Amino acid sequence: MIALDYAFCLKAGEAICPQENLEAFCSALGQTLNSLASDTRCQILLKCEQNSDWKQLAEIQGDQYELTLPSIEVKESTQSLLQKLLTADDHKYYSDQHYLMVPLNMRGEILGCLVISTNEEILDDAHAKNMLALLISGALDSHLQHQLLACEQAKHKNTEKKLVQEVCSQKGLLEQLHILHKISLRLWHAHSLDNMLHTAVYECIHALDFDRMAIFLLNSHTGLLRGTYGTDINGTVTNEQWYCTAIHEHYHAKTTLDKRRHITINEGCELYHDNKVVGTGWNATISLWDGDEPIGWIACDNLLSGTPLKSYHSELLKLLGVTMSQHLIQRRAQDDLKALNLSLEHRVAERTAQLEEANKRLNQISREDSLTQVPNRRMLDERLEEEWRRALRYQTPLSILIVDIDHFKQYNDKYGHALGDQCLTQVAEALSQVERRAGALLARFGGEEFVFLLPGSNRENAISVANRALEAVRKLEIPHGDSPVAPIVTISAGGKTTIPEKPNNQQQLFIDADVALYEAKNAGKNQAFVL
Ligand SMILES: Nc1nc2c(ncn2[C@@H]2O[C@H](COP(=O)(O)OP(=O)(O)OP(=O)(O)O)[C@@H](O)[C@H]2O)c(=O)[nH]1
Repeated sequence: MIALDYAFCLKAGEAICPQENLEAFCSALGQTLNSLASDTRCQILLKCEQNSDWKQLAEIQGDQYELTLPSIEVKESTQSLLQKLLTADDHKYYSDQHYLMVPLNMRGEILGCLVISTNEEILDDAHAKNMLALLISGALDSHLQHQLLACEQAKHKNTEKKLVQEVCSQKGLLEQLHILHKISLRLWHAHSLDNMLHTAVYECIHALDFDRMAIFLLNSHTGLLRGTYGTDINGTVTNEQWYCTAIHEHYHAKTTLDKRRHITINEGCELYHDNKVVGTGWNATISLWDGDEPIGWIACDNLLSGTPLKSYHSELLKLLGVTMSQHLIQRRAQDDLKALNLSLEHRVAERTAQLEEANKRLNQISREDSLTQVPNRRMLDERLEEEWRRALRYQTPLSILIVDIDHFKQYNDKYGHALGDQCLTQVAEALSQVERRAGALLARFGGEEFVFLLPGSNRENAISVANRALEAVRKLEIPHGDSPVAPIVTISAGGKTTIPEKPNNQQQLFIDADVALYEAKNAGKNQAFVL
């Protein structure tokens, strides 16, 4: 028989009270019960807060105990006994021949129940039961409070640790973003795309939280991925423009493209350089986009220092991708504009040159005789005006010679107009070779008449030119069967030399030269006369 009396309670109380640990508490209770009766079984049950189910917290048999919270359901028969306990008037305890159920009250509420089952008769000592319930409730309450406190403290510590980590991470990210912003400003000032890519790799590996970086650009027409700048295994920036691969051969690029993901990060993977494994660590591939169109990739890793991947890396690398994308888009637009401007400038220059050439030609044509290709009267008038002014200013001599083919009407009549044209062309060519001094000009004056303009030329020189002209035409030996002068085509020349005394009086020069020509014709043609 269990003497569940005051003495038992004292003994149990001694065992229980100093214990805060549930296991020690169970052990002490088991030993106490075992010392009273060997087949005693004891359960500590707890009532669920959510529903009215009961769960077993611990089972004690002899000096053995087992903590079973929270999985073990309480048998249905026990559940109904417990229900009786709850509905009992005094809520204090329930007992029958083999069970003693002592409610565990805590702060006025039934929190659990101690169930002692034995084959022995349990003495019905109300005072002892109450005392036992009080002791166990107190111990359990203290234990639970202690556990709760420990749990809360652990939670608090955990939260505090997380908070510190979060603050550190945020601080790290802020610092890195600040650096990224500075790098971005430097990229704006790059003088070319190539310079920008080099600057990006150099600045990022020196200032951001990773060791190596490489930038690849995609040619959307060929689908090929080309290297730009990267980092070797010593952390030196290298030119990797030789690198070219198809997208499908580039695993990371393909992954980001297929999944339209901006970034992939792999930890504990093999790290490569020049297609060879050079270590292990984390690496990341960040895709660069122009809207929906992929334009390139950035790869980075921690090969050199092994710096662990931080919680902010993903955010930092994403922003690096966005920053680089913006710079590439802007740079490409600038380069396209530059190329367009260059091509426009080139086309404008080409057109201008064509126009100048056309104008030059037009100018030439408008001042050239179409049949003989020597300067025409318009050109002669312009040049004579210029030379008249110069001769007037410097008071230098100026001569003109009017040359006329003798009996050209007869020539036309005999040989026809076409041969007449041919004769005119031959004569013009021969005359144009006669005087090569600077400023001298031979022009077709009209019909079968030509004029020599001879700036700086005195009368003697004019006579010399006239005689040479006569000789040059004779030398052509163009047959002229109907000429009473000679059997060949001949010319007559009349000239005038003057030093101008007043402006715009060049017309007088022609009048005088014409008089001289008339003299030459009158004197029998094939000769020259200079006034
Ligand atoms: N084939 C050809 N004949 C021309 C051209 N221009 C003028 N003539 C001819 O040149 C001839 C000039 O004749 P005239 O003024 O009578 O002079 P000429 O017969 O040379 O007699 P003189 O001057 O006194 O020796 C005319 O028959 C014109 O038709 C031309 O461009 N081509």
